[in-house]
Amino acid sequence: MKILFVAAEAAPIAKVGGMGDVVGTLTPILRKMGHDVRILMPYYGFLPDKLEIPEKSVWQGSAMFQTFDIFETVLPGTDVPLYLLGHAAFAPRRIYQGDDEPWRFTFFANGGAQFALNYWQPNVIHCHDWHTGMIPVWMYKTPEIKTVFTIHNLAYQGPARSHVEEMAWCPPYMQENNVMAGAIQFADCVNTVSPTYAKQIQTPEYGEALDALLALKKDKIVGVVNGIDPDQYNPATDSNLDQPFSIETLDQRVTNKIALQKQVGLEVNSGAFLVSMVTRLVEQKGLDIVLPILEQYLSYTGDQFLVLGTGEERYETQLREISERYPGRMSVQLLYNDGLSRRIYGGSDAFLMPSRFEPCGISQMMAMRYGCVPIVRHTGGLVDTVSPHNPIEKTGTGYCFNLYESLDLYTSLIRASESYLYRETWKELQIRGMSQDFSWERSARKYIQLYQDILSPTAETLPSVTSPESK
Ligand SMILES: Nc1ncnc2c1ncn2[C@@H]1O[C@H](COP(=O)(O)OP(=O)(O)O[C@H]2O[C@H](CO)[C@@H](O)[C@H](O)[C@H]2O)[C@@H](O)[C@H]1O
Repeated sequence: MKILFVAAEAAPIAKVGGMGDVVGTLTPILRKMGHDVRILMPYYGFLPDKLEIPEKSVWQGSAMFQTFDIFETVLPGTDVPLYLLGHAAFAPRRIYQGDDEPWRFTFFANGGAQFALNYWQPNVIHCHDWHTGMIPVWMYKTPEIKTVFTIHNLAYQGPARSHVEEMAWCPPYMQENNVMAGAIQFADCVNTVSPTYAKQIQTPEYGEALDALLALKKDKIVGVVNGIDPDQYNPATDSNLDQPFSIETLDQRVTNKIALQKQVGLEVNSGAFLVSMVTRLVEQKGLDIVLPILEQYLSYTGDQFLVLGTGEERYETQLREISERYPGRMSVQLLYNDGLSRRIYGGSDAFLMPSRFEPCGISQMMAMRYGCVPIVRHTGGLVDTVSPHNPIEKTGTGYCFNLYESLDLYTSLIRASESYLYRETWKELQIRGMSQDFSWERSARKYIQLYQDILSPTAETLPSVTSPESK
């Protein structure tokens, strides 16, 4: 099959969060499985620092009364052909943010549709999040090209239909009120990145006002859990760690904890329970239930707390203020740094992920792979990837709480902190986490099945798209 991934991010060269991980990791695996998979991404201003890009474009197209250039290169470390859509709108050294976001990504999606129609025609366009959400709408009348739309973040839904109409051609059959809704209506298949979240978004609590539409389209909505690349994220070979380790040499892991404490300005104390977060500092990630109890937690225990992240100013400010009151006990690193994130996974005792909602979550899998025990709110993909620790039956991989409330979170933190004193049990818990199979192969096979289903639908798998006009 010929599959074109169209996305705003692709790790390792353009990544803000988990969507970049998925695009950068799933594509080489699908190629290994024998499919011609390629990526189309914007040509951001910072990309020449990260990879070789030929000066000459391979194709020139036009969209929304603008011309754009397509440059062809390869995603570093893989054999995946990478096409970069070059236009002045993407020249700034940023992926997101800026008032022009609705325009530049609508333009990118339009360019993507033109690219697939006129330059490299795939069997399936695999679109990611609202930035590419108009592609399924525009491709609806092109039955030879099918579309899969993956929801990584339902909360960001893109411009309203009326706004799209001012910028681009908006087909009369698109009746939904924004780009995300249009994509859900017209993609041949919609998937989220875990089975639990796929069900949750069909309810008012998690549907971000699209639950009714999602419930209506439930026959074409599936959940495919994300994975991580076990070779790329391997504590035994990761050069970011001071002391690489494996299950067999887990006792050596403490060297990384000490090095991490030194690096981020925490008291060097191998016995202190060190809880970390690596996250985008946004509402989704549960800062609203962490901040109210953080001071009590630090004053009632001798534990340490570390945050690596960037995002909303209100969270950055509050975290910084609390950390100033707890020097040596709490450290806040307001930056994006892949190497440091791995040192945190490889050196902290526990990884906190109290998400309000979580489509899948990749960080908790990375944490487990590196022997860092997750403490999670049991929602979405965190249900599918972390199981509650039961010290008597010796099962489970982490600490889980259910309510999106500070008190429930606090109880979990204290339970984890106290359990840490029982080192042998803790070590068993770490080993169970490290032994989980989070590799992409199983999920990649599910994606292949999903592409095949929409290319040759049987009565059972036929997408139940209903629209005023038939295809
Ligand atoms: N400051 C920082 N420095 C270094 N690295 C940082 C960082 N902040 C975040 N990261 C990294 O970004 C990634 C975060 O991925 P997640 O899947 O956990 O969440 P995200 O909400 O971004 O993804 C969304 O898309 C993914 C992919 O589908 C879903 O798993 C998820 O549920 C959904 O919210 C991890 O690789 C993490 O290490």
